[in-house]
Amino acid sequence: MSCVESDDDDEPPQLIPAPSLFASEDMAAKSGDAAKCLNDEPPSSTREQQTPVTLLTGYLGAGKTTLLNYILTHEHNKKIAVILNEFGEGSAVEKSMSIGQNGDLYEEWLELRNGCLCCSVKDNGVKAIENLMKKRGKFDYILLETTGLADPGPIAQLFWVDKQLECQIKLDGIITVIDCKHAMKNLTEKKPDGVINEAVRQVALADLLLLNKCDLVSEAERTAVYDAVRSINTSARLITTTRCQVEVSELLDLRAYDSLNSDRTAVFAAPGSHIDMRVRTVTVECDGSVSSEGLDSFVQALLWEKTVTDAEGRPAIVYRMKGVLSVAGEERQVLLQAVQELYETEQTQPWTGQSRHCTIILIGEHLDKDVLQRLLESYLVQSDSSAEQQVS
Ligand SMILES: Nc1nc2c(ncn2[C@@H]2O[C@H](COP(=O)(O)OP(=O)(O)OP(=O)(O)O)[C@@H](O)[C@H]2O)c(=O)[nH]1
Ligand SMILES: [Zn+2]
Repeated sequence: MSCVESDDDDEPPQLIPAPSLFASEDMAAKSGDAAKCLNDEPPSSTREQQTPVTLLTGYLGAGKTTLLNYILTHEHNKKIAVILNEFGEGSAVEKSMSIGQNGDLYEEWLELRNGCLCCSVKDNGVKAIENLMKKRGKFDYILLETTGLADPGPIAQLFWVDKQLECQIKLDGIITVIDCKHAMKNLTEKKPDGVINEAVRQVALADLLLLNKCDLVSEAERTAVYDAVRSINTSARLITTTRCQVEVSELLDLRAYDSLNSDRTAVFAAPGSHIDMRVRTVTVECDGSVSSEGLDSFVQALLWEKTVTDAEGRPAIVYRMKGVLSVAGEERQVLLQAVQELYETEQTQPWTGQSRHCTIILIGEHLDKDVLQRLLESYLVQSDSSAEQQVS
């Protein structure tokens, strides 16, 4: 790996010690051990010290690089590091990594053997990020553009799984850029083996959807794309754009994995779309509290044991799950986050001034709302003394 860099007369970057809170128990849950923990709320400084990373995804030519350039050239008061995961004809092994600082770009070339970050992410991707982190003093945000054909799931998981990275980096969210001109074709393209295509996965995992290239389509076409996209993901925020022009504040610091309480994670009404996208969003809700063991069972049956099926007996496949739950005996709200089979729970703010309830949003295949609702309700605790402790 070579590094083209200007002279470095800055103070050497200060590496921040790994917060033990994240490095220990929490990781056991994420790495798939049959263990889970309810974390105490991390000190706010811990989260503040972590560099946010935003994944930019979207089908080939949707406008990811346009978005990247747009962000880099607009006012954001941030020093942004960029990882590009692009490859062109004949240079499939080259990846460029740039660090934008005061308008300067430093470049570093990474060799990814198979030219795809999501496939080689454990080896080279981690090295790339670690290398970036050595320059930590130089930036305070990371943007990662994935290839158009990448499934963002494994890449998002990287930022959860790697212990060394975990302490320094936090996943801020996934932005999916949609090419309105070609979206319907991309989203409905049938894969020979019947698997869900990448375009659908990218929409499913999005925290923010940019319906881009609106200048190229009629209103009717745009509405059709909107309906198709919303029939997959009703939980992501959605903005229509031309050349990805949108306030930078709408793009960065989404905190999609931090909290469910802002309007950014509201559930939007699903359109009465006539297209069956197979992948869809289901929300289950109930009043009261579930037991801690019940929450474990619910999540593990879904994600690991795959024992939850739809009416036709097909196992539910979860791409993304997030929720806020009331767990019996816990004073604080419990935030649940999952990407594919990895999940974590974390205690957030106390239940004050609102009645205890559980809300879980799931995006995936073969999700039967009634089955999931009944399953969640089966873990409700009948008389929860902690429910009475709520402050009104
Ligand atoms: N008309 C129009 N063109 C756009 C818009 N956004 C991007 N483009 C153009 O679309 C082309 C592809 O944009 P990129 O930003 O390179 O797309 P990408 O997603 O990074 O593409 P890959 O990395 O190759 O997958 C470029 O020529 C852009 O200038 C838009 O809103 N309207
Ligand atoms: Zn690009």
